[in-house]
Amino acid sequence: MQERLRPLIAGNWKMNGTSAALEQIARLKTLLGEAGNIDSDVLVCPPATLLERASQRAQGSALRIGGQDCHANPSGAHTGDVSASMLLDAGASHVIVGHSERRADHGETSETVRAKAAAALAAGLVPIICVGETEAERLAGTANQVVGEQVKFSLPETFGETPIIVAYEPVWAIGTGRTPTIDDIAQMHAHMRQLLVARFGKAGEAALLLYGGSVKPSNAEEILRTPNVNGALVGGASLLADDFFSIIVAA
Ligand SMILES: O=C(CO)COP(=O)(O)O
Repeated sequence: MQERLRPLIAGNWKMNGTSAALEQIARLKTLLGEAGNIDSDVLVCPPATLLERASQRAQGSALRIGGQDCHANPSGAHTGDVSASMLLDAGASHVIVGHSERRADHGETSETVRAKAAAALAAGLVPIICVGETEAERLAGTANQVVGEQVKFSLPETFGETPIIVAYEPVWAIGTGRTPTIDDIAQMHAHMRQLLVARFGKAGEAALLLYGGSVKPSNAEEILRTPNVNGALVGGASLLADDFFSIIVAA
């Protein structure tokens, strides 16, 4: 395990993009090439239909490609699902698991998410494990407890040599243009760090804690400067390469 991992700026395209969107991958590759030294790792998670072509387009650059979800089983009778090894085979290095949209739309529990993260690790992918409270939970004052339990139950027992990556995405900040205060982000990330260090020791100290939810070129610098924020998981603002690149530069 490396002592210090580079920050990670990850884009989640969600269910957006057909072939034409591959131009954004090409544009991002150009921007990254022109910029030269970038201090962060950069990842784009396109829909599964674009994954293989996106990874071909990204070749020869530092840009990495990831999946948005994977099944907990390595193969079998799971119509419509994609396994971690299929993502790897298509060129992915990472996979998002436990996004709140999947927890809400597909009834995924933290136990499901943990199984998916374990499947990703077994296949050789780096899981990005998402957690975050709803607005009602924040208003009720239970955000710490909810996120603490998600962290506790969504993470596998061991990550081996693979970096631990947890993305804190308050559900109410996703796609709304609203973000927590910097103090609230700092507080939650410190809370998660404490839990990870208590459980994983040095690997917890080195874990990458990403913030996600309405990250934009205009707020990225301030958010990314917050203690214990080691990167961002960006939705809407990752769809256009130029916007996403502004966030990468802010990091
Ligand atoms: O859900 C997100 C990334 O996974 C965040 O989405 P937005 O950046 O569009 O708020």
